[in-house]
Amino acid sequence: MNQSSLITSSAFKVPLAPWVSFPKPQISNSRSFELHKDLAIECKNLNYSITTRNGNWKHILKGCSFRIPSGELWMLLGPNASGKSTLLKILAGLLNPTDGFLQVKKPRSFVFQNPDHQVVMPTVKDDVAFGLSKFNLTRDEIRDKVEKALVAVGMHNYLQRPIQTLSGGQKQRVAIAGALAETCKVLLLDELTTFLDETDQVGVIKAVKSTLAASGDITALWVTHRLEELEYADGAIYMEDGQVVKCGDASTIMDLIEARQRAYMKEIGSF
Ligand SMILES: Nc1ncnc2c1ncn2[C@@H]1O[C@H](COP(=O)(O)OP(=O)(O)OP(=O)(O)O)[C@@H](O)[C@H]1O
Repeated sequence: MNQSSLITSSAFKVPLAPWVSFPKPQISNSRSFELHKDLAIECKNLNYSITTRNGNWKHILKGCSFRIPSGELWMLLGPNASGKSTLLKILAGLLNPTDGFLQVKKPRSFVFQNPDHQVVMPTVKDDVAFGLSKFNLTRDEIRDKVEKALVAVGMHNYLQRPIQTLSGGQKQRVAIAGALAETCKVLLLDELTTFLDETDQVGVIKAVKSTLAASGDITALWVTHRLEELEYADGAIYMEDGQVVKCGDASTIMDLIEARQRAYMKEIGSF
């Protein structure tokens, strides 16, 4: 099937926070193109600009280009304000690029940094089933999808558990299960481990890794500040000041970031 003809899915359960509603870009000539079958995401010269309150342009993403192969876990790194979240929201379809070329396999799902913004139903099974209501499925079909999604993230023993009794990492896994239940092909994960302790952090990464390995064709892009998470990645993208500085295998990106850190320390030391 033509990738672009696949149905778009949205796993959002709550109105978007006001800060997500950026001003509409004034130019919109973003074009789509045929995505190669081995790729899940492809961007070419993607730009995103906004008009500020005083009427000036602010260029947030500047000519971003990269490709992410299907079935892999990629990480998106960069200093604060380098444009990672903006790029992720564009890939999720939450924001429109100002111009450039973009293709993302669908359905795609965005999982928020704070699971309390996404996991809102009273029990685990209700929460994972929430997004399925729009699909006209029977009760048995819904139960089957919910169980399979919870197995994928290692939460199948928690079906009846009240949400408020879960840890942060368990809630993150329930949020991911909700996306998987909707058979998403691309998972866009925004700093999932920020609020987690080390055990939950590793648990969530491993759940994503094993889900990808079992499915073969689900792809994940994971925004993180934590360098130690790179060891789980198949590839990574490093951004600075709205630009993709480098993309490639995780060790290449690790070397680049360490070189940046050494240069920074040297600069600080010279004061
Ligand atoms: N609606 C907006 N209005 C003005 N500036 C914005 C808006 N949205 C994003 N920006 C700016 O764009 C830049 C990139 O923001 P973004 O949140 O994408 O960065 P980030 O790399 O995800 O940062 P962090 O790591 O701190 O979360 C920042 O300078 C931010 O202030």
